[in-house]
Amino acid sequence: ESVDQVVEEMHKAKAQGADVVEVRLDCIKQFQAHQDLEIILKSKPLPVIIVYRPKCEGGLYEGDETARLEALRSALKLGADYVDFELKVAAELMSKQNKLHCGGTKVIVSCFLDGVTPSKEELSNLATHMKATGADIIKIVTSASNITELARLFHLLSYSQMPVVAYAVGERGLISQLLSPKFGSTLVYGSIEGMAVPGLPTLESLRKVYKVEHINSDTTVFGLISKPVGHSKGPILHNPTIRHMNFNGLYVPMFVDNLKEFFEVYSTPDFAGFSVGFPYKEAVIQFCDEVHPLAQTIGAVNTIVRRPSDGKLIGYNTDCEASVTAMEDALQECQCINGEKSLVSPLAGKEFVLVGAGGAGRALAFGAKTRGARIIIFDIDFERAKMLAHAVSGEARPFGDLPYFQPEKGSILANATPIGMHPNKDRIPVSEVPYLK
Ligand SMILES: O=C1C[C@@](O)(C(=O)O)C[C@@H](O)[C@@H]1O
Repeated sequence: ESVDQVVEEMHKAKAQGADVVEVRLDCIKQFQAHQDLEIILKSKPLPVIIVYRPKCEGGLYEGDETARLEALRSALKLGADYVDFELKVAAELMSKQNKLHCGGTKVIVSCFLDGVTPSKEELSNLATHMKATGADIIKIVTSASNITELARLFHLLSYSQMPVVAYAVGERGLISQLLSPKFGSTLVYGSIEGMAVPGLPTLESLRKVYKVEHINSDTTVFGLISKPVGHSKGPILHNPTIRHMNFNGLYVPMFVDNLKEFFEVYSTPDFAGFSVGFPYKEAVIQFCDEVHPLAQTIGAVNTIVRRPSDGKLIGYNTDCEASVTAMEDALQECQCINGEKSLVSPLAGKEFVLVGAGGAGRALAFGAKTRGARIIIFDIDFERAKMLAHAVSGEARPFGDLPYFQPEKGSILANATPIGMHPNKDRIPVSEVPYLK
């Protein structure tokens, strides 16, 4: 909001790993164009993009248009590395004075589109129109309402003959930003710590989790299909593992609204595999070409591999073994006698109270059954609880009875509901845990 703050934040951006920093003049209070720009450009620790967004283009500037353009011209004269002109203004300036440039400054011509991302053809026409302004770089930002729209932006990036930045903002648009270097984007925008910008990833996540500097056209993409998806720890788990294996791959959160449309659009070998999260673990089976027998028995898939030889999607269930062995390890640690582990599963004969009979719950129930546990199932949908209970020779109870349920000593409670998911991490499906008393 002040020039001093701009200077301070530019240094922070550099320390946090930015290559270039964007300065929004419209955010500076009592902005004095020439004087303030001189200070900013003299003290810049990094190349600077100067932006002065008017209200009608989503910025904060409400004043006179001549003064705004004068300020942008000053930025050009004072040697800003990049100046960002909105398409409308750029086109007008071009028609009047036949040039946007000054000195070595590069001009970014930008365009923000609300609503549905335009078709490939419309985007291509728009890019041609933007290029005609004499821009060095064109920047198109949309607000995607569906992850499938992003493929049009990837297409634009891949086929562009000039430097382009193209991405969609928001949870559904996130992968367009993370994957844009794969398709040739010139810049990836991230927000610096303490200054979250709605719709943008943090600079820290770009550098530390996704390491965007290593992404190139050969990068293989893996993703988590879920809705919501932002809560997942998958990216911070899988990306370091992929790098550790020296594999050129990336794991990204994919906010999916419609499975059918998703698989139709993301069908190339570049998208080599998927994790499947809430609420799609059961529904996704119909989109797999082959399903592993365990996943078939459970009726849920949480991992899909695109077979390189023929591109077919093969569905697996890793939840079952993973969750059951995790519980066994924890119980074994408590029960270890003289440092020796018993060969019998600590779940054998135990009362196993499962809350939630969806995709995750099904894997847990089948896993517990293979270890000889006695399974009791609660679900808000009693019919669903009964069906699963039948499949694992367990017992279904009405969800309303859960608060009154008297567990036996050593009983295990498994929560396979979305209750307790981010942001309400403290919540559990029972009002209090009598087991702990
Ligand atoms: O249940 C989970 C968690 C998960 O959905 C996630 O949110 O990261 C990913 C799934 O593959 C896994 O089975």
